[in-house]
Amino acid sequence: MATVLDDIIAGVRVDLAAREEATPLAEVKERAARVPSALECVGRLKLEDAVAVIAEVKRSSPSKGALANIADPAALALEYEHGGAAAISVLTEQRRFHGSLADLDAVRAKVDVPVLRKDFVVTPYQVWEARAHGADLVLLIVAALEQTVLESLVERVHSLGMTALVEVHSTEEVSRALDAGARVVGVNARDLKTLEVDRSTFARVAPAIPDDVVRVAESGVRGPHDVVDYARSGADVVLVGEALVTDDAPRDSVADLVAAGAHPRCGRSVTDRAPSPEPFL
Ligand SMILES: O=C(O)c1ccccc1NCC(=O)[C@H](O)[C@H](O)COP(=O)(O)O
Repeated sequence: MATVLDDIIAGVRVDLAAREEATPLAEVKERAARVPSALECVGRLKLEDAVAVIAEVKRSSPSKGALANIADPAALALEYEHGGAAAISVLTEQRRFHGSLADLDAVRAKVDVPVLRKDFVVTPYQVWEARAHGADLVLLIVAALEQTVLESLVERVHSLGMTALVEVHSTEEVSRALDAGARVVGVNARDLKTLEVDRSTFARVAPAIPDDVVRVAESGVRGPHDVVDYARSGADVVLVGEALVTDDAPRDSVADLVAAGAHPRCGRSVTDRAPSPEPFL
């Protein structure tokens, strides 16, 4: 039986075929050659003693439907940046998330921090597109890709100067991500088959990610307490969408998440994961 992820990717492939028809790869490559080089990301995401926040521009989702009417994604991204976000994630998938490459262009033109193309990337064409539209990071989902394809896409992302954020859901997928050359690994708490969020996934999977790799906790952050929990489980980065796009004061909310991640009691360590008896706030 087809999963939600299979359905999403089927739609992505149809839309991709239309874009490939309209804009041949050679043109995309020409555009990619004209945009400024991608920003270095690993150092910006793996901070000495704080958790970095990637703030997401997300209009809609398969799990929740419409989330926010984001008329000006660049303005929202700038609020995130002013709140202290280390990077901005832009969902470019159209059918289920109502995003676009135009959103990526708008955000890229407005902010100075790295920008992630968050989509269901299955071909090199989409990686070239990401670069042509100014992305610094590209999401690659292990569960969506055969190992040889994953390896070639990671290699393509890195060869274009960008950084692959390789998404996993299990320790087995961590091995695949590392074998493919990932330097940034995201553990998504949202099961892409059932869409259920289980925040404990990160604590189970993160110990399989080596210290020199950036560990990203994706999905399910409701507020500062979740940042602290993810930090205690060893997260270097949290990626937050819904909680920020549904908030009236996204700049302040990002600042609160950043402050929570900088809190000395976070005690980030994958080997020291016992929950603290003290409440955070
Ligand atoms: O958000 C969904 O419903 C979803 C469904 C299927 C595939 C991917 C999905 N989301 C992409 C993401 O990974 C999240 O947008 C991101 O991690 C932020 O999550 P959240 O803070 O829970 O909005």
